[in-house]
Amino acid sequence: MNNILRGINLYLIGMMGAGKTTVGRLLAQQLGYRFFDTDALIEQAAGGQSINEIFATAGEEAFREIESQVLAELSAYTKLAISTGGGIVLRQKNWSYLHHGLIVWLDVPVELLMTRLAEDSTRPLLKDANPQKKLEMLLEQRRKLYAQADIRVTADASLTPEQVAARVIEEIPKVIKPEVTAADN
Ligand SMILES: Nc1ncnc2c1ncn2[C@@H]1O[C@H](COP(=O)(O)OP(=O)(O)O)[C@@H](O)[C@H]1O
Ligand SMILES: O=C(O)C1=C[C@@H](OP(=O)(O)O)[C@@H](O)[C@H](O)C1
Ligand SMILES: [Mg+2]
Repeated sequence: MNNILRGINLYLIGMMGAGKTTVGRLLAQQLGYRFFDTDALIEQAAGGQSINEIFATAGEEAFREIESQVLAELSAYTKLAISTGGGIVLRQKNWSYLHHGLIVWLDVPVELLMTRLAEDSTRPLLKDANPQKKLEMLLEQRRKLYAQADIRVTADASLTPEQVAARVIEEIPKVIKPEVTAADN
């Protein structure tokens, strides 16, 4: 697989709760890549404030600005599996960085996202009277953007994070041509 991937970064995109953080870590282990999560780096850059605190004190625009900076910095490196936050796709500028690598969309139905996030209080955008409707609305706004990924893996409730990671790995050779070596000519 590393022969095929040749150090190209993997960027996981998709909705909150899709499993980007969980599956990204597994992919890094399996590929011998380093793992980074943009949200964790944003929290570090904000002096250890949580995502909730950053949204509450600085606001979403300030969060998006740090998110773009973190993504730009990561994209200077190779051999990384990068789990992004669900809203990374919103800024056009971020796409120039995402396209440094292979973009993987974890596509998960809203009902399943809801079950996974029902007890979660770490997503400021879901502090809403009707979180399911909010997720539906966000997906509506973002679906076309997520669909620009190189690889789409659709995951239902039957797939474990390990199985989702395996699906991603299966898809990689379909979108990357193996290197043509001198011996092949
Ligand atoms: N394939 C899966 N099956 C069951 N639970 C999952 C799966 N993927 C992620 N989860 C759980 O769903 C929640 C959200 O996952 P997370 O990786 O944080 O998603 P994201 O980073 O896309 O928001 C976590 O509690 C995680 O353990
Ligand atoms: O969808 C979004 O706009 C967001 C998703 C979150 O990350 P996850 O997708 O990892 O939950 C986090 O970046 C922030 O709460 C905003
Ligand atoms: Mg995450």
